[in-house]
Order: sequence, then C-alpha cells, then structure tokens
Amino acid sequence: MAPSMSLVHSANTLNILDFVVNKGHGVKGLSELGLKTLPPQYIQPPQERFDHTSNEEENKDSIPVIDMSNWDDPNVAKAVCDAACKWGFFQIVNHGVPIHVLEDVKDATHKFYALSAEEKNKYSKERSVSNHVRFGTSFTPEAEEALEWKDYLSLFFVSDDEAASLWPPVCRNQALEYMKSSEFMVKKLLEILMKGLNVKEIDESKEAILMGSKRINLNYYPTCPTPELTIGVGRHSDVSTLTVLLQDDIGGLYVRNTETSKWVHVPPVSGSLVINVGDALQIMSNGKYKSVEHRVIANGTNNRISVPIFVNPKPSDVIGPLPEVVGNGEKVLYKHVLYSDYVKHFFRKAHDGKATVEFAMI
Ligand SMILES: COc1cc(/C=C/C(=O)SCCNC(=O)CCNC(=O)[C@H](O)C(C)(C)COP(=O)(O)OP(=O)(O)OC[C@H]2O[C@@H](n3cnc4c(N)ncnc43)[C@H](O)[C@@H]2OP(=O)(O)O)ccc1O
Ligand SMILES: O=C(O)CCC(=O)C(=O)O
Ligand SMILES: [Fe+2]
Repeated sequence: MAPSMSLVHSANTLNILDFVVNKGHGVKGLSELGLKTLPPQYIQPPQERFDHTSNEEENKDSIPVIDMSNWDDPNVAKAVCDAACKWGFFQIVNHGVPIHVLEDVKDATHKFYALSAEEKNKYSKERSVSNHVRFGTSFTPEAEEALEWKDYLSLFFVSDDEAASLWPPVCRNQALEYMKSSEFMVKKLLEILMKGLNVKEIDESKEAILMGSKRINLNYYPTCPTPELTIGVGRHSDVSTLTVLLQDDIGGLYVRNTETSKWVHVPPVSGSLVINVGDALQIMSNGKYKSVEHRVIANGTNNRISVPIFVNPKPSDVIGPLPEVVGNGEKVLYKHVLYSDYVKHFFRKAHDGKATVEFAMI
C-alpha cells in the first residue's frame, strides 16, 4: 500500500534512510510520496549527473543490433566478436527466448514492486533468510556519498528447489523461466566468443568458469522529481562474464563509447535483449573483449524496470587470462583472482566506473 498522505507533509522531516532502507519503502515509496524536490542524499556530484545541456543526446552512434536467426552464419559470429571488442555491448533479436517469457518476467517485476513495503522488506539484507535473496536500494548505501534512484531484488540461483523455497512467489516462476529459456542463447554466444579467442570447444571446466553461476536482478527505477540532479545507476562495469539485460520500453541506459568516451543511448528495441561483456570475460580474454562502463539516468515522468541476468564464474573459481589467449607469448594484463574476492571488492565500495577491474591488473 502507498504511504499515507500525511507523510507528504512531513517529508522534510522524514528520516529518509530509515524510510527507504530500513522500512523497505525503497525509492519507489519515496517517489509515491509525491515529493517536489529531491532529498539531498540523492544529489549526485555534478560530474556524475547526466549532462542534458551537452550534445550527448544528439550523438547518433549506436551499439549494433544483431539478428541471431542463423546461429551458424559466420557473419553473425563476426558481428558478435567485433561488437564485444569494440563496444562490449550489443542487442540481439530473434534470439530464441520466447517473447511471452520476456513479457511475463516484466509483469512479475511490476507485481513484486506492487507488494507492500513490509512484504518486500522480508527479503532485505537484514531480514532475508538467505543472502541468495536480497531486496535493496541504491547500490551499497553504507559506502555511497550520494545514493542512486533505484530499488532492486537480487536472486542468486543455486537450484530449483532452493528457488522454490526462497524466491518471492510472486515472481519466482517467471524469473526461473526467463533464466532457463536464456541458457541455450548464452551458451551459443559464449561458443562464438570463445572461437574468436581460439578456444575451440567449451568443455566442462570451461563451461563452469564461464557460466557456473547465475544471478538475476529485478530493477525498479521510479519516477524522480528532479532527474537531472541524480542517477538511476552510476557509472560501472558489470563483474559478470556476460550480462543479458531485458529492458522495458522507457529507455535511459547509456554506454560509454570506448573510442570517443561519449555516452551512447541504448534504445529499447521490441523483443530484443541487450548483451554486455563483464569484467570476468575482459580478464579471461586478456582485454580483447571489453567490459564497458554504463549507467542509467533517472526519469522525470515514467517508472522504468529492467531485468539483468548476470552469467558468472562460480564464486569459488579462480579467474585469469585463458591459456589459449596468452599462450602465444602476448603480454599478460591480469593476474589470477578468486572470483568471490573480486565480487566482494565490487560491492564494498560505491560505483566507480572501471576502477573495479584494477583489482585484477598486474
Ligand atoms: C545492486 O546494484 C547493482 C548490482 C549489480 C550486481 C551485479 C552482479 O551481481 S554481477 C554477479 C555477481 N556475482 C555473483 O553474484 C557471484 C555469486 N555471489 C556470491 O556467491 C556472494 O555474493 C559472494 C560474492 C561470494 C559474497 O558472499 P558472502 O561472502 O556471503 O558475503 P555477502 O554478505 O553476500 O556479500 C558481501 C558484501 O557484498 C554485498 N552484496 C553481495 N551481494 C550483493 C548483491 N547481489 N547486491 C548488493 N550487494 C551485495 C553485501 O551487502 C555485502 O556487504 P557488507 O557490507 O554486508 O559486507 C550491478 C549493478 C548494480 O547497480
Ligand atoms: O537498468 C539497466 O538498463 C541497466 C542496469 C545495470 O547496469 C545493472 O543492473 O548492472
Ligand atoms: Fe550493469
């Protein structure tokens, strides 16, 4: 249920962190209070805000949209590998994941966020019965100087049985279906990307290190009173191997062009999935495939949702440049790191662009 109107009048005196983080209202609850101004905790430093006055929005560059109708077409393989090298991002259409599965998980995301704060808060870091299920807001509120205008539900997949007992009933089947229906496509993409690195086949141990664990996040970006002062998600690169991102039709995801450093919009394309290379694959490919900075702007008129699947190594895996990639004597750019150490390092600090990957640099 929406907070009472009396809270609107006491918004100035409201303990924002208590309301948003501890009571589980999230920024969605804050947005529904009808605030006219942004609480100061959300005001980002000028360099992190989206510069609406620059020509960024007129920048006509765009990430490739690749038609996957024929997985065996060498032109498709080339387009995928080129995009992973140049952009670290691309969109795919005709990818084989049924459209109704995508629509169902978007509906389920809205249903989860329509639950009461009390109900959602059962999955918060403090109350959740497992750290495999976590409802939260912003990124790492304890470590951030300015908060981000986003709520999330993060679901780490271990088994169907665990998901059945731990994941919120209102969205668990739809999230599982989306994850499972994407598996074939993820494996085919990884096969293509590995061939591009001279890795001929994905055997069991390669499969484990590339896609041994999966996490699905349901992100909610509510309407924001002054979007130009804050950010939905700050500049970061993902720590995954690959991320599969489903976005709705609102837009607002921007990717850094690695050549010009300009921000490029990723326009919603009906039925598509956005794919991006994460830090783990950048490390394994010794920097050939790029894990690129991206961010999401806040929106003054619409609520937005997105549903990323983070395809990761297993937390207990040690990752480093693959022997097939550096066997020819090329300079090794990254050391070997325990993947769970890498992820913990990521979550320990605020979003900071590409700084996370320095943790693994030689
Ligand atoms: C939230 O906004 C985000 C999120 C993201 C997320 C991207 C990804 O998740 S990419 C894939 C990450 N990899 C994995 O999930 C591998 C599996 N992970 C694990 O097994 C564990 O999480 C672990 C990495 C081994 C850590 O486990 P453990 O040692 O038991 O410690 P925890 O208490 O679980 O976490 C340590 C520390 O990190 C914070 N944290 C962990 N997971 C999440 C999460 N999903 N979302 C937010 N925060 C998380 C946790 O709060 C802990 O902090 P403390 O302060 O309590 O120490 C991308 C972009 C976004 O904007
Ligand atoms: O919402 C989006 O479009 C992107 C979200 C994102 O970058 C993330 O969750 O890592
Ligand atoms: Fe991301």
